[in-house]
Amino acid sequence: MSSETSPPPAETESAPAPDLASRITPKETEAPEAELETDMAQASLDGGHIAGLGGSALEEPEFDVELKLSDLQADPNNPLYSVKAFEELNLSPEILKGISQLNFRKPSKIQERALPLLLRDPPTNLIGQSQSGTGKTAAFTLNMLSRVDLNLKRPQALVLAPSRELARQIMGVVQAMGQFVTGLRVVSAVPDPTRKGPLEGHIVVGTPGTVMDLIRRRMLDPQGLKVLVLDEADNMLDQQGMGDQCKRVKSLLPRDIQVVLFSATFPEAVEKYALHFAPNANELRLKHDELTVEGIKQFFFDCDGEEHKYQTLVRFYGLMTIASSIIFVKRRDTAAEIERRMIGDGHKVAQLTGALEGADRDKVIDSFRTGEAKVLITTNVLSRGIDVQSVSIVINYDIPELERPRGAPDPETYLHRIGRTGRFGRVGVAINFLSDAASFSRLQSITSYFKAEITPLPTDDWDEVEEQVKKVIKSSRAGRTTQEMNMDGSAE
Ligand SMILES: Nc1ncnc2c1ncn2[C@@H]1O[C@H](COP(=O)(O)OP(=O)(O)OP(=O)(O)O)[C@@H](O)[C@H]1O
Repeated sequence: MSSETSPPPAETESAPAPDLASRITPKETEAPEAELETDMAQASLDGGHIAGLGGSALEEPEFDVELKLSDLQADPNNPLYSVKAFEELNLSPEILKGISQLNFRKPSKIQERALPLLLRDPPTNLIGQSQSGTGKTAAFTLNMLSRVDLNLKRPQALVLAPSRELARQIMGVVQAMGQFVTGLRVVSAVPDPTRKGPLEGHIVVGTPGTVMDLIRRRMLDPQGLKVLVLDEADNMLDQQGMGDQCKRVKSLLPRDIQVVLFSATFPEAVEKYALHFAPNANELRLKHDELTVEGIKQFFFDCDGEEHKYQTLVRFYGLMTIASSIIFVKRRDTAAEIERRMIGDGHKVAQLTGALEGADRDKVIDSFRTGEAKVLITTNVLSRGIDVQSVSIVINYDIPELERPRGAPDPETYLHRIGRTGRFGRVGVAINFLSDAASFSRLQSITSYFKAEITPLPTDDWDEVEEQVKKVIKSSRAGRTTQEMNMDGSAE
């Protein structure tokens, strides 16, 4: 099965998305069942602005850089801000030990707000939105770890993710956070031709097609499931994408299951499906102009056609020594072609698309995570969720566009793609490559939708390009906060 993501439903330039926060009233439910009465309460997330994390912060001496994450977490306007400690969130000592082992000092805003709603009994559904790289995975993972009963030897929590790579990554996070929970078993449900026998584990993480298949073949017992999480939920519920598969999976699960939906984006067209899928959910939502991560500086190159675009790309890579970077293209054949040409031009690059076999995909992503491969060329298959902290540059070689209406701008995919850098308070650079009027207007409508600032880079003054980019990422070290993670979420 190919787990390549498909774009969310159309949003056109002429129909600007309405202000999400004004339409959604956050609520908390006290009801014993998801379908029952709700009690209105304020639970919305504030917008996130990374104060003091512009390029200028990077000019500061190293000891100032070292203070950065704790500064960000002390700023009420920042998505990483919290008032509580993990110790105040009602987690078991084993789970707290896992958190501390990962070097997480304080929860982020989404973690602090989502966890009390998720952990409340009787369980209630949740729709949670927060900017890319703000720790949604830990939020739903801590809920699952808290809810599984290790005495019961059957699957109790299921996470569905849109790609094999993301499912493997989430599994790695659950294992890392649950490393002190004695006896915990986490299993993956992604295509695996070597799989024999039923899936035996407390927590299952997989892609919807494979999960469906395993349930049908009675290799996955759904009857003991208490929690269902859809990561990248807007993408998963998209009717042009995996919406039907997810609905079918849910129809096979216990009716009173706690449904948890997380994403950085919830476009209007998917919203009614989300509410239908997670009835009476508590909601933590953001406005679309609060979604951009300010640590990510956005640029564009205005090129003269496709060949100039490629020449600009290789010129750029000739200029910069970059920690790790991802180049997003629209089509699989473009990914293969650019890989071939860049290798021919002396660059070390790898590509990953849905055209590869599962085992080969695993090899490529693993070598990217370890830093062995530093430049990854890919399609939208990796646009969401992938967390590799060393990524300091994201390139949109093709500006994201929708399938329907064909060629319309795709702001959600744009946001997810650029969100592969600038994770959890880090800084990063997103560079868009334009080749014609259509790509120009697509980018323009995306940036105005998010009210994002975007800066042109010259294609004929490489000193200037270098200076502009280095202002943001002075070195690979500058892209990091000192709260070095000893986990990269990889599935090893
Ligand atoms: N409380 C915390 N303290 C420090 N680091 C954290 C904390 N929570 C999460 N992180 C780290 O932040 C990074 C981003 O987290 P995560 O991948 O869960 O983001 P996300 O919100 O799911 O992003 P996306 O929308 O792109 O999927 C990870 O490397 C994770 O280890």
